[in-house]
Amino acid sequence: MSLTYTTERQFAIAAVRRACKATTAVFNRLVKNETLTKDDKSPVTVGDYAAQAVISSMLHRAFPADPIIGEEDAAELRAESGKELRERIVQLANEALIADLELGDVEDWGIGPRQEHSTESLLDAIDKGNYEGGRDGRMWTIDPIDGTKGFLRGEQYAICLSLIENSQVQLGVIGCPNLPVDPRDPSSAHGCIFVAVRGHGAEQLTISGGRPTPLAIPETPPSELQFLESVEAAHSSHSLSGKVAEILEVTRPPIRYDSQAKYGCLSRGEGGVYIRLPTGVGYTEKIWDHAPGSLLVEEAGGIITDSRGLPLDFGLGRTLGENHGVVAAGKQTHSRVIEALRRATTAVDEKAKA
Ligand SMILES: Nc1ncnc2c1ncn2[C@@H]1O[C@H](COP(=O)(O)O)[C@@H](OP(=O)(O)O)[C@H]1O
Ligand SMILES: [Mg+2]
Ligand SMILES: [Mg+2]
Ligand SMILES: [Mg+2]
Repeated sequence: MSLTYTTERQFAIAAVRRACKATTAVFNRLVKNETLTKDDKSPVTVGDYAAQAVISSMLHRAFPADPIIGEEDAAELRAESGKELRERIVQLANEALIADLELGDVEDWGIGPRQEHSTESLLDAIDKGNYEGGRDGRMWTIDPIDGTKGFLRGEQYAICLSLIENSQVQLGVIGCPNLPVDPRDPSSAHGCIFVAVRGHGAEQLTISGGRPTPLAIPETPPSELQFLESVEAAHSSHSLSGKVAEILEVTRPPIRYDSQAKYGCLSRGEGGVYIRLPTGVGYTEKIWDHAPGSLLVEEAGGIITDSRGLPLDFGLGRTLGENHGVVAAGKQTHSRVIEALRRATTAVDEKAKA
């Protein structure tokens, strides 16, 4: 029987919940009230840095020997010109860290009312995310705000944490503060946490950690499929996914959400397919954008591969290597989509040759 990762699971849920407090505070104070304009990139940066500071400093206390692959680093904050931003982040991260202990929290993780962190220790925590990754050993990935564009628009975004051992994702937690708990009722309470442990299934919790609901991807007939894809056309080719949809005779429109909320939705039965297709040469997918979501899909009974049908490799370092996109779905749908993609790309290649 595979390991249950009980402590790591409890920790990861607690860390993601605290980080959600920080990003929600950033949104309510800075973005919603337009204290900073939406063109200003600082609200994103404040949220990203504060959330990474929260998770990374908790990780450092809980599992001091584990390396961390985090999206952000503190170079900009350490510069003289970063003083104002730095002070804001320290305040926001500390507010989230010193909030009262809740169910599942452990004071030794550096949280609770008596745990104010110094500026230096928070900057160091952010920079602990600089691990280069690789094939062997145990490591965590942090995407402190995934879907920053969605965060700014007040739409979907996610706080993502995973534990990888010897290139295999073992634990994934994704916090989605703006996602309705009930997919059939958009007016239901917002805020979900998705949790998966390899060999032990996937579940959805409320943002306060309650109401665990097991997740399974149903087989969806083509007439009911809806592609889950990026809002941003720069992140995934909408035109190629449109061709694939045509081949599969999918008539329903795509569901476009930012962030790994898409993986959560797929795992609870929405849409039936996650599709992400490269928009050009040069971009390499980052492991923190897919590690927790990939395990969630697998533990909900689905398959996740690149667009050729090959497994994603989390042992190559901070990226997934050469970009062949991502396709995730229930087993039957997955093979249909890969076949349709092969036909769509062959047609594109032949047109280019003609
Ligand atoms: N050209 C590109 N192709 C694919 N993904 C890209 C990209 N440029 C940025 N991204 C990634 O897309 C993520 C968001 O995915 P999605 O479009 O599904 O919401 C971003 O995460 P961050 O928002 O954490 O930076 C970023 O890492
Ligand atoms: Mg991301
Ligand atoms: Mg991010
Ligand atoms: Mg980013």
